[in-house]
Order: sequence, then structure tokens, then C-alpha cells
Amino acid sequence: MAFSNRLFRPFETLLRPLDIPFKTMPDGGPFRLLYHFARYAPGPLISILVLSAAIEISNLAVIWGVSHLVDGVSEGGAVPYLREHQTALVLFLVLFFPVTPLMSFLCNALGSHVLSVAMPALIQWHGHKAVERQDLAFFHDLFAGQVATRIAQVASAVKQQLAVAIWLLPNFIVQLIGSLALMITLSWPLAIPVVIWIAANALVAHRAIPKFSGTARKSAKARSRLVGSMTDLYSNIQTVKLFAAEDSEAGALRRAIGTSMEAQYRERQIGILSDMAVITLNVLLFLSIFAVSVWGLVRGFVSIGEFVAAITLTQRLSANSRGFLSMGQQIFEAVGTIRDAMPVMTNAPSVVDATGARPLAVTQGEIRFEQVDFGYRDETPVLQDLSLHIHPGEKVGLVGLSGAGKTTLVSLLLRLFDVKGGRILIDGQDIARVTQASLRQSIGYITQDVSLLHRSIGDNILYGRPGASEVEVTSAIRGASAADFIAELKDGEGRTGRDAFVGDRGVRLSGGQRQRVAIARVLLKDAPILVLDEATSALDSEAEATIQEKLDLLMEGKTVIAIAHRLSTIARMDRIVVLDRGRIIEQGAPDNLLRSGGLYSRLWARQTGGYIASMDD
Ligand SMILES: Nc1ncnc2c1ncn2[C@@H]1O[C@H](COP(=O)(O)OP(=O)(O)OP(=O)(O)O)[C@@H](O)[C@H]1O
Repeated sequence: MAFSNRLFRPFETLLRPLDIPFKTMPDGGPFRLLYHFARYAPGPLISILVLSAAIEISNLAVIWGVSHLVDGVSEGGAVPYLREHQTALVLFLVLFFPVTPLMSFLCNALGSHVLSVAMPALIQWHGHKAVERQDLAFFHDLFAGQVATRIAQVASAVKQQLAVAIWLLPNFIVQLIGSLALMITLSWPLAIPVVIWIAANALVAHRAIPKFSGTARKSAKARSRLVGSMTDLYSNIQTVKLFAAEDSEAGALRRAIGTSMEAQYRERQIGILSDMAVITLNVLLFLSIFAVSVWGLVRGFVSIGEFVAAITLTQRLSANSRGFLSMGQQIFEAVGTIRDAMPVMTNAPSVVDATGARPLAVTQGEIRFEQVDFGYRDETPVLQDLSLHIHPGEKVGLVGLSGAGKTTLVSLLLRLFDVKGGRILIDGQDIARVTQASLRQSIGYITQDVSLLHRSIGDNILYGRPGASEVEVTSAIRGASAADFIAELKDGEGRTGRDAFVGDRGVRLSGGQRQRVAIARVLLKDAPILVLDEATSALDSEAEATIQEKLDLLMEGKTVIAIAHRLSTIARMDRIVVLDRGRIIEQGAPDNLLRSGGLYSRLWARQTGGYIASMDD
């Protein structure tokens, strides 16, 4: 191992973000959140604070020592002075080297490893743990990109806040108080300009920081809106191109960029003006300290050593005062950022495991919807007083016009949302009282819109049952009639077959191919309950016939709910349930329903070429 790796290894182990179990974050504001994370590394953080203050104390001691030395040597000559102060000089040299550099090294190493790397990593990791528990409604309300951006924003703002609070601020406060004390010790008239300078700086900060934080917030919002619009545009680029909307979209983007620039200009202007005020105050401080010192030299109340010390202190104060203003700006900016972004991490998820939830035990596969009421956000009901009893091993086809509530019904069975009234039972167990993981592990679900993870085809199929053997995966692929197209796959980086990547959300595959991968995944999962939401809609008739055979095999011995617009695919079901505006309006064996002259028979009659001609009327 390289020397530097060995040297820094101990610092890397002080805060191990990935080993810290997740705890719910407090939603009591930015400072509560800051405290929540600071408590994970109290030792290193307090050490940084103490070291930061100690470094400044030693810097001030060196300045004081130099002034003493200059006075002593100029008054009594070098040799007698050095002889008389041997011990003090050795201590002084030790402080100068190696103590101060060593403390700076420790402070930097702790700050860089714990504050700059491990702390943001901890926030991102715990931020992810907080977000992954959120229900689907949460993700429907936000762009996925926005969620990721907000977690990253909180991580960087908390890091910034902590760095200012425990690293920069203690150093600056010690410098301010110490310089003042030293000036008073050297010669009290020297302290007067410093006191006035501190008061004037505080006034500038008091006026500039609130203005700055307002504009900084506006400009951050404008920037994130710009990024949001661009993300939305690129993820819908196909629609933009199909409607030849590039020009109008570019116009909207130009406006967003313009607004963002405008906000940034305002932010910079306040920064420049307050900087100018601080620079002017610094020049005035220097001139007045210089004037008082020269006057003191002439009048004899300031020695040469004190003159040197006063000028050095003034220069250090001036150099750091601009940093102080920017510290204030950073704090306000970070507080604003945390306040805006923290709800994604602190909002309580609405679908959670009940206390003492037990794993679902599917023995028969019986499903009961009992007087279920449900609506998404507002009061508009999507399902009303819906009761449905599905017997063990029964195959039920769900039919209804678009928007009738079919997908919603199966989403409730998977507890992607909670019912507003009534309950859903599987083998007599209320799904609200079992663990969500065990419920979803017991249900194989092929969705209408199959989206795949940007990984290899093999990994996407293994998602059905991680740890499945090679033989099982191969058999699932065969079962889904996916072997031929997978064998021919090749991605941009030369990976072939099962190793080929599928592109973002599976864009490199056709709709039918994506559906076959989804079927293979569910075959591998082999869950006792099966939900097929338009499982074969993207397949051509020939492929559908092949897959249908496989699905029939897959359905054997399982309880099945199948949604289909193409009625031929569900004609073989034991029972058809027809939904209309959230209610069951008819149900029965397919043949009986055909004869009854209801909605199902009308839909069937309108079906041409395998499709329902006017589903949306
Ligand atoms: N995430 C959601 N948030 C708000 N409303 C939703 C959401 N998903 C669906 N809806 C609404 O709920 C109603 C039922 O939708 P659902 O998707 O269950 O119908 P469906 O019968 O499956 O339709 P389709 O056959 O077109 O898929 C619709 O009015 C729809 O607009």
C-alpha cells in the first residue's frame, strides 16, 4: 500500500457511512437536521472545532512572540536577549514548527475525510433509505431526477453548514477576539480602530446577508427549474420530435436560461457591492492602525515590536474579513437549500408496514376485496364500495373501458396505495397487516408499460428471483420465447446475449421484446398469485399465440387476475369481471356474459381484428 494510503487510512475509518443503520430524520427544520447528522461523528467534529481554534491561538502567539523578540533585541541586543529567554524561545520554535503544521494537518485530514467525503456520503445513503420507503404517489408527484438532485443538494448544504460552523467560524472568532485582546495588551489605542472596524463589518453583513440570501434562493430556484425543464425535455424527446416542437421548446428554454441569468446577475451584484464595502473598511482599518502606530511610536506609547505586530494583525484581519461575509452568505444559502430540499427526506411515507406486521403466508391463493373505496389525491372516487371474491386458483379477467379502474384495483392488491375504505384479504390475511415485501414477493405482476433497469438482460431477468440458478434462468427465457432475440443482442460496448445492456428503461428493445423479458422475470419469480396487466398487448398475433401457451402453463395452479383490452386473450378465463367507473357492473363466465347482452358482449361485438374498436367512447 502506498505511504499516503497508509497515512490516511485511519481518517477514512472514523465515519463509515455505509455501516450506520438508518434512523428516521427529524423534520423540525435545517438545524435539527444538521444536529441529527452531526451526532454520527461527535468526536471528529469536536476535534476539528478545537483544532481550528487552537491553530488560530498558536498563530496569534507567534505574532505576540515576534513583537516581544523585536522589542527585546532592539532594546538589549540579540545575544543577552537570546540567553535570557532560551526556554521561551525553544517553546516558541516548537510551536512554530512542528506543533502548528501538525495541528493544521490533523484539522485538514479530519475535515477532508469526515466532513467533505464521509458526511455527504452518509446523507446520500440515508437520504436514499428515506426515499426508497416512500410510496408510489410520492414519485408520481416528483420527477425522479428531482428527487436525486434534492438529496444531493441537502448533502452538500449540510456539509457546507458544518464546515462553516466547526471549521471556519471558530478560527475566525478566535482570530477576532484574540486580535482585539492582543491589540489591547500591546497598546490600547490600537484596539479602537479594530472595534470600529468590527462594528462596521457587522453592519455590512447585517444589511447584505438577508438581501443576498433572498437573491441566492431565487437564483437557485431558477437554476433548478432550468435543469428540470431540460430533463423533462430530453426524457420526452421523442414526443418533441414527432410534433416538430424543437423551436417552441427552445423558446421556452431560452426564457428559462434568461430568468436564471437575471437571478444570478442580481446575486453577483449584491456580492460585489458588499465586497467593495468590506475592502473599503479594510483599507480604512489599515490606514488608521498605521496612523495610530506611527503616532504611538513618536509619542512613545507604541514600541517597534508592537508596531510590527499591529500591522501583521491588521493584514490578517483584512484578509479574512471577506471570508467572514462569505461565511454568512454560505450559512443563509445552505439553510435555504436545506429548507427547500429536505422534505423529500423527512416526509413520512404514507404506505408503511403496520407495527408487528408479519409475513404473508399464501396457502391457497384466495383473494377478497371487501367494500373497497379508493381515490388518488382529491376526493374523486376511483373505486367505490367494490367487493370481489376470487377463489383459490381461479382465473379472473378484468374488463372495462379505459379509466374504469382496472389498474388501480391491482395496484391496491399489491398495496402500492392504501385503500381509503374497506379491506383486501389474501387467504384471510388483511394485506394492510402483513409486510409489504412478503406481499409483493407473493404476487407476480406484469405491468402494462414494462420498463427495464439499465443493466444487462440477464440481470433484469434475475430481478424476478435473485440467486436463481443458470438452468432456471435459461428455462424462464425459453418459457417466455425470448431465447432467440436475446441470443442476437449486442450493445454499444460489444456485450452480447444475456450480458447486453438494455438502455435506459429498456429503450434498446422493442415493446414486444420488453414484454417477453418481463414475462421471463415473472416465470422465474414463480409466485402463487399472478397479475397480468395487458401482458401480451405489445406482441404480434403469432408471438401472442406462442406466449399465450406459455402463460397458460404459468397460470396453472395459480390465482390469476388478467386485465386485457384484447378480449381474445382473456376469453379462456374462468370468470370475467366488468368494471365501469370504479364499480363492478357485471360478472360471470365469458360465454354467459356474451349471451347477456351487457357491456362485455357489446365490447366483444365491436372488437375487430383482435382489437376493441372504440374503447374510449
Ligand atoms: N397515479 C394516479 N394519480 C391520480 N389519478 C390516477 C392515477 N392513476 C390513475 N388515475 C386515475 O384513476 C382512474 C382509473 O385509472 P386506471 O389506470 O385504474 O384505469 P384502467 O381501467 O386501468 O384504464 P386503462 O384501461 O386505460 O389502463 C383514471 O381516471 C385515472 O385518471
